[in-house]
Amino acid sequence: MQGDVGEPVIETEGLGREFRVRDGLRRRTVVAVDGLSVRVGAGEAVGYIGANGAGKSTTIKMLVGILVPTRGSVRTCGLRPVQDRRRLVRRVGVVFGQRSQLWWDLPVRESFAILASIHGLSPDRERSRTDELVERLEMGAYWTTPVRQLSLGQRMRAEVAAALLHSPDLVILDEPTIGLDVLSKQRLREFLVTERRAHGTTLLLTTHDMGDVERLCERVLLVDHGRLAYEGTLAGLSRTVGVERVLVVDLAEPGPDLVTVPGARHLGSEGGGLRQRFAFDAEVTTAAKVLAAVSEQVEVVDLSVEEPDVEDVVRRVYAARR
Ligand SMILES: Nc1ncnc2c1ncn2[C@@H]1O[C@H](COP(=O)(O)OP(=O)(O)OP(=O)(O)O)[C@@H](O)[C@H]1O
Repeated sequence: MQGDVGEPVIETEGLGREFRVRDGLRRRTVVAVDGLSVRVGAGEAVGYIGANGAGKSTTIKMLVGILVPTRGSVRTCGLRPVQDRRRLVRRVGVVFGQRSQLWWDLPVRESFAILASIHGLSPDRERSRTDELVERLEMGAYWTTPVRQLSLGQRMRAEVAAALLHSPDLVILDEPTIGLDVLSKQRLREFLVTERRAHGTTLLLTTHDMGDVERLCERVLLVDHGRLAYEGTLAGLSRTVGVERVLVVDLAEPGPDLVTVPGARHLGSEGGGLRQRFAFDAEVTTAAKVLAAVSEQVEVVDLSVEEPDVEDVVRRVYAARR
């Protein structure tokens, strides 16, 4: 396996987890993770992607000791997650996007005070780290607001800050940007990039948003039915399956479909041609070049670029394997 950068922070060998589930009157076995062998080195940022039900959350739960593997071995920060869970908690920060680790009825500030005490931070350390996180994640405006009154974007920033409060070696983020607007996503990504740069934090991230992977991860692990289906760079993954981006342009006037734009494929139009969509391969051309070619033919008044969806990439990889 890869992950040559420094000591492994995550190391699994033949890791597996099965569940016995009731299926009508019968019981059957679901293999959620099926012999996974991966290595993530210190300081790496790795995207852990796969379709719904591929086994990502189950893997994460085994990495942090919430679930016991049914086979294989796992070491996180050199520790055995289940047996050494108390020690591991000090070394790892986890955010499950769908679940909160903050106290719903308490002001954000109090949740942080509790977490600081759980992690045994000294008063000085608590103050300096909290100040740093409040400033960098712009939490000042809602620092004294009860968690239940926060917007999703505010809550996610607080969740990530809470996971990072004790400066863990490894941060695991499960869908940290799900449901966030563009600006909130961008802020969170920028923060994570800076945080990693400053502290050399290792990052494992699951997401359905290719933009997250692109901006935050150097390497991708893709799972299919609990097995590793791809391991390498995102560019390599895109090359393997030919991932396309989409440029959406709004024109000043409705017009015919622009089917002869060099480097782009016309995908369709709406509003009698007022909005047109073009697919292009980012390895071959750029959104700017496609836009320039479109602008030679018509007047463009607005535009956006759609990131490829992880689900789409995953589907293509799966299809290529079958
Ligand atoms: N506690 C459980 N009991 C029974 N089956 C489970 C349990 N947890 C997960 N599974 C099953 O294991 C498989 C993998 O689930 P898992 O949640 O790990 O996938 P995932 O990749 O995280 O999916 P998603 O992207 O939807 O979160 C699925 O078929 C799921 O139904």
